[in-house]
Formats: sequence, C-alpha cells, structure tokens
Amino acid sequence: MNQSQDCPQQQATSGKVCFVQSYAKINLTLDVLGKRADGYHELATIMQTIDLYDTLCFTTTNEDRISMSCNRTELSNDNNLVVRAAQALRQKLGLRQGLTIELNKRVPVAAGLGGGSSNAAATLLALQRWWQLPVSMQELWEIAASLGSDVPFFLTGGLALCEGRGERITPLAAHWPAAMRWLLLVKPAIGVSTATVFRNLTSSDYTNGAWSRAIEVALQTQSGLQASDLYNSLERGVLAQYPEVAQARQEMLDAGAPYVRLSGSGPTLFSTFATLTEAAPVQQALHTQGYEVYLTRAINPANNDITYF
Ligand SMILES: C[C@@](CO)(OP(=O)(O)O)[C@H](O)COP(=O)(O)OP(=O)(O)OC[C@H]1O[C@@H](n2ccc(N)nc2=O)[C@H](O)[C@@H]1O
Ligand SMILES: Nc1ncnc2c1ncn2[C@@H]1O[C@H](COP(=O)(O)OP(=O)(O)O)[C@@H](O)[C@H]1O
Repeated sequence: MNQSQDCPQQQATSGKVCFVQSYAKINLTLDVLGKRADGYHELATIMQTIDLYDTLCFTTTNEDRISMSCNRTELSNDNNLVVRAAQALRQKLGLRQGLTIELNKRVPVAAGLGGGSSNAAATLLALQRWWQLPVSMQELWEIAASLGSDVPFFLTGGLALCEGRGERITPLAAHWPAAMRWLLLVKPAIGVSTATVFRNLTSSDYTNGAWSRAIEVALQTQSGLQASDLYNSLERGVLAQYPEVAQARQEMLDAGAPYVRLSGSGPTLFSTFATLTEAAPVQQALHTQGYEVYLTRAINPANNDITYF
C-alpha cells in the first residue's frame, strides 16, 4: 500500500496525520427473526471481517470544523458516515479540534459488505486512540449504535454473533475451516438499498435463529463449519427482485463454484474455496464476464495486528 497516494492532501499540510485501514465484512448467516415495533427487524447474524479495505487519513487543522474528501466524489459530503462519526464524538466531548478526513474507497458501496459502517467505526476508534480521548468502549458503542445497526460490530470485528437489530455483539473464537480459506466475492453492477430489501421481506422469510445458533456451535468445535451451514434470510427476496443478482449467482455456479451465498442485503455474492487453484477458474470466468471480483480472506483485525484465519 502506498500511504502518500491514499493521503494526497497530507503532502500540502503541516498538521498531524493518522492513517488507518477500514475492513469490510461478510455475513456467514443472517437470520431475520421478525419485525419489531420500531420498524427494524430482529436479527441473529454471524459476521466475519475480511481482508478488503478502505483507507482513512485524518489530518488536524486549526479550523473548528470537519471537512472530508473521497475518491468516490458522490460520497464527499457531510452526510458521510465518517463525518457523522467524528461530529458525534466531538459533540459528546465538546471538542474544538479541527479535522480533515480523506477517504479512499476500495470496498464497493451499497454492496452488503458494510463499508460505510466500517468507515464510521474506524473513525471512532482512530480518534479515540490518536487524541487519547476520555471515552469508554461502552460510550463508543452507544455512538456506533446511533450511527447504524452494523457499526458496533466493526468496533471489534473478527468473527461475532450480532443480535437485536445487529448492535448486540458477542465475539466468537473460531476454528476457521481450511476448506473455506479463500473467499471469492462477486459484485453485480447494481447498488441495493438495505431498507428496500428489509421492506420486501415476507413472514415466510423469517426463521427462529437456528442457522446462526448452529453455525456458532460448528465454529467452536473441531467438527467445523461447512458451506451448507451458511444461510441468509434476505437472499430469496433479493434473487427474486434483482435479476442481475440471480444471473451472477447462476454464472458462479456454472463456472464451478460449489455453492453461492448473498452477503447482507447484497448484491455481493460469495463462495468459498480451499485452494487458489480451485478459486482461480471461477474468479477468471466472472471477471471475464465483466463483474467486479475480489479474492479475499477472513481476518481478525484486533489491536491493529491482523491475523489470517
Ligand atoms: C443487512 C445488514 C446485515 O449485516 O448489512 P448490509 O447489507 O447493509 O451491509 C445490516 O443489518 C444493515 O445494517 P446497517 O446498514 O447499519 O443498517 P441501518 O443503517 O441501521 O438501517 C438501514 C435500514 O435497514 C432496515 N433495517 C436494518 C437493520 C435491521 N436490523 N432491521 C431493519 O429493518 C431499516 O429499514 C433501516 O432503516
Ligand atoms: N463512508 C461511506 N461509505 C459508503 N457509503 C456511505 C458512506 N457514508 C455514507 N454512505 C451511504 O450509505 C449507503 C450504504 O453504504 P454501504 O455501507 O457501502 O452499504 P452496505 O452496508 O450495504 O455495504 C450508501 O449508499 C451511501 O449513500
């Protein structure tokens, strides 16, 4: 990685700089248990951090404001989750310190990979550590949950069971199966609105959480996780509503993927492989057909010390 390429504005300033990576996730399971009175859905989902990341560069300024820029210019505005995260922290602590944020997106946007949520959590953690702020993990969790259901997961990352609307996190220790070492992600060329996908659920898509409970047990025992344990309650509706996603799924299967699952609300699909030799033909076939394709790994990013599963 070239840090100066990711922080072009840093070259032109004498302010102090902090540089962090912000990793995406996939959902190994996603059980939707039902709809709640507040309009959200009750979930049990097992999420896993993957080695696909955006970069964030923070520079201190003398102005009492936050400004941000992004290589995806449509995201360069005050609604960006990184600005909202930094503002929430500044407001909570009454800070006046100015900040410029440069966000370099590599993670596809509105893709079911949690990129924006990860950016928000990375901002909270970076400012807490860099500025040595008197804010506890519980307070960071409260800010994270106010920004989005997926944001608290990214405060710890790795492998975790996420419940409630997604904000109640139980970290899991895992025996990650060698048979699933390589994760091949395929992103159809559409963005999907998470709210629309939840709105289109029917009660027949609801489960009792058994898929997530089963995978939790499988991950913690030597018997191990298998591809057939993966499940997503949102998949039926997304495949029915978005023909581009159904087509990509079929093309992955035709190219030799043993099975295919949707991540989150999609449209990104993934399959797992034991070896690069098995993954490569599928990767090549989908790339040739014009899809965005990412070959990645499950990681545990705890304490900035990346461990590959
Ligand atoms: C579906 C998941 C699975 O990990 O991920 P993505 O596909 O977005 O990555 C998450 O639940 C997304 O979390 P996040 O993207 O933070 O969602 P939020 O901003 O809180 O909510 C966006 C919208 O999704 C719906 N929503 C979200 C979470 C939930 N438990 N029930 C819901 O019904 C609501 O309509 C809400 O207005
Ligand atoms: N930092 C950010 N990165 C990506 N999207 C962002 C960001 N901040 C706000 N958004 C908004 O959030 C929406 C969902 O983005 P994203 O987190 O990429 O979705 P998903 O969780 O489905 O992968 C986008 O359509 C975009 O408008």
